[in-house]
Amino acid sequence: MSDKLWIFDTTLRDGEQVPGCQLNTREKIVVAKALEELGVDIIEAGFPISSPGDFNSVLEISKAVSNPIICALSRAVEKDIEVAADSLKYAKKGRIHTGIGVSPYHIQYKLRSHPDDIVERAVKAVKYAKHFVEDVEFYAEDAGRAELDFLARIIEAAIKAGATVVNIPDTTGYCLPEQYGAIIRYLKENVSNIDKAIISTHCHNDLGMATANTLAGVQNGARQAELTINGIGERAGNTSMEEVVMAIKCHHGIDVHTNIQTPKIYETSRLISKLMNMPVQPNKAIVGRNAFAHSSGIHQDGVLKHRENYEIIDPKEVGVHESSIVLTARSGRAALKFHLDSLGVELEGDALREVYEDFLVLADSKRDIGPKDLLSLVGKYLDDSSFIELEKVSYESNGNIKAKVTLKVGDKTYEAKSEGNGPVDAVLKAIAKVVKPDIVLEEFLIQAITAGSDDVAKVHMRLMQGEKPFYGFASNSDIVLASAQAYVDALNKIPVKDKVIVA
Ligand SMILES: CC(=O)SCCNC(=O)CCNC(=O)[C@H](O)C(C)(C)COP(=O)(O)OP(=O)(O)OC[C@H]1O[C@@H](n2cnc3c(N)ncnc32)[C@H](O)[C@@H]1OP(=O)(O)O
Ligand SMILES: CC(C)C(=O)C(=O)O
Repeated sequence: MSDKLWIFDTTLRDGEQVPGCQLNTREKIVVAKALEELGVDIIEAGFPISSPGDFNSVLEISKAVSNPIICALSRAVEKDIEVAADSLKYAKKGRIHTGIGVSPYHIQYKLRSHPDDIVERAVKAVKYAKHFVEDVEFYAEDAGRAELDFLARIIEAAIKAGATVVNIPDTTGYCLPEQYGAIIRYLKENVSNIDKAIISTHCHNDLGMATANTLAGVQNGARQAELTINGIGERAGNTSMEEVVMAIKCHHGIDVHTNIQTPKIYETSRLISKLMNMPVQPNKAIVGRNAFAHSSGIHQDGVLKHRENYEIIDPKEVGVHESSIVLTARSGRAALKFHLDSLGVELEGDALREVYEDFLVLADSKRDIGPKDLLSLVGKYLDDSSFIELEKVSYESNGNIKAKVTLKVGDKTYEAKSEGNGPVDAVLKAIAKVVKPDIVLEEFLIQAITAGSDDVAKVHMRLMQGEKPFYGFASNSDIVLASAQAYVDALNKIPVKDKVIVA
């Protein structure tokens, strides 16, 4: 049986330090409950001395969540520790996380102190925290740049003082994987009481090494990993939970297991992104929009023949419904045929070759090839009676928000009106009165391309028809119009036979 790797989530503490990501207590409770569902072992809920709001969040999370250990951060300062302890008073299992800087930089320039004093303060802090809780984690801040013999000395002293977990942060994201792994190995070999505590990793991503360093730590004996959802965190971020968990799952050579319910990864990632206003970069491993999107012909053909040709993870394992095949000028006939089939146009041989040649000319001049483009290429083979064109969108907000849309479906024109709790809601509801393919809007992301108020909004939507996802994209300086266009784009991808047009 492999060892358990304790998953310590710090999205609500290190993640929340990111500018613009601050959450209120109610939102933090939503996140904490989602993390509990995901199966994390420890939730670092905040830094209670930092503000009354953060104190209150730790207090309320302790009441709302029962399975994970709730952890509160403090400096090696008595007042911090007292406040942390107070914030944990309702926690079923509470942990105080205290510590101090251990690198020459931190000792000399930040704490303006000397090594003997730092060891003394560390020991005092751990002992003081032990008055309040049994479970005390000690962090040796900036361990990644510390002198190894001093690091071993302070870790040994912290364990002797009662630390149950010793955290070895690469605070500045400086280490290479071999270096970080070697630090953990050194502690295993040179700290006489190391087996009395769990070694924890806490890596930052300044050089893009956070996941690799965390795994190197685990391979050398760490049994707790401090992680955040989507890798959010101070500066370039922390180690991303989804990457570590899936790397362990994919590689049996890393002989540990976690409690993480991986099919919940995607929805948790989206929840955090939405609440924290932090879009996930499209190429982000595991949870990025393109993580399971294939856009070049050789890959698309390979995936369509056998998914594992180009995917090491089944998207369902992380809660993504299925891979997507995106049409570009680099696509081949296999991908084109796949899309035409889904529009109900089944072409083979010469007919397919002929359409493919036209497709390439179009794709060279246009980035996104959507159903409308495909339908225009295959006009003569086609029943296009259910293709939707958005002709007009208008809305007013005199107290109630009312929207009106005009849609052309095939050669018929429809008008529909609806109210909603916002203009986007009202417009989408009006469209849904005309086209009713029994769908659920599951994901809706608006991103500004630059920061100005006159900026173009990029909308990405995911509609679900049963288990099947349909994606819609649009960009426009008018957010309401962009949303309506993305909705219609997704609706047009639903196969003709499954689309119901309500007259
Ligand atoms: C690596 C990490 O520590 S990650 C956590 C980072 N998160 C945060 O900093 C968010 C919460 N922080 C805060 O709200 C505030 O900084 C507080 C409440 C902790 C302290 O506020 P202030 O008393 O105004 O101090 P300020 O933030 O200006 O400076 C930090 C002080 O803590 C000291 N300090 C920093 N880390 C530690 C530590 N681990 N143990 C003891 N003292 C520390 C610094 O040396 C400095 O002391 P000085 O003023 O005597 O030079
Ligand atoms: C408080 C510690 C664990 C930290 O966040 C860091 O060193 O990066």
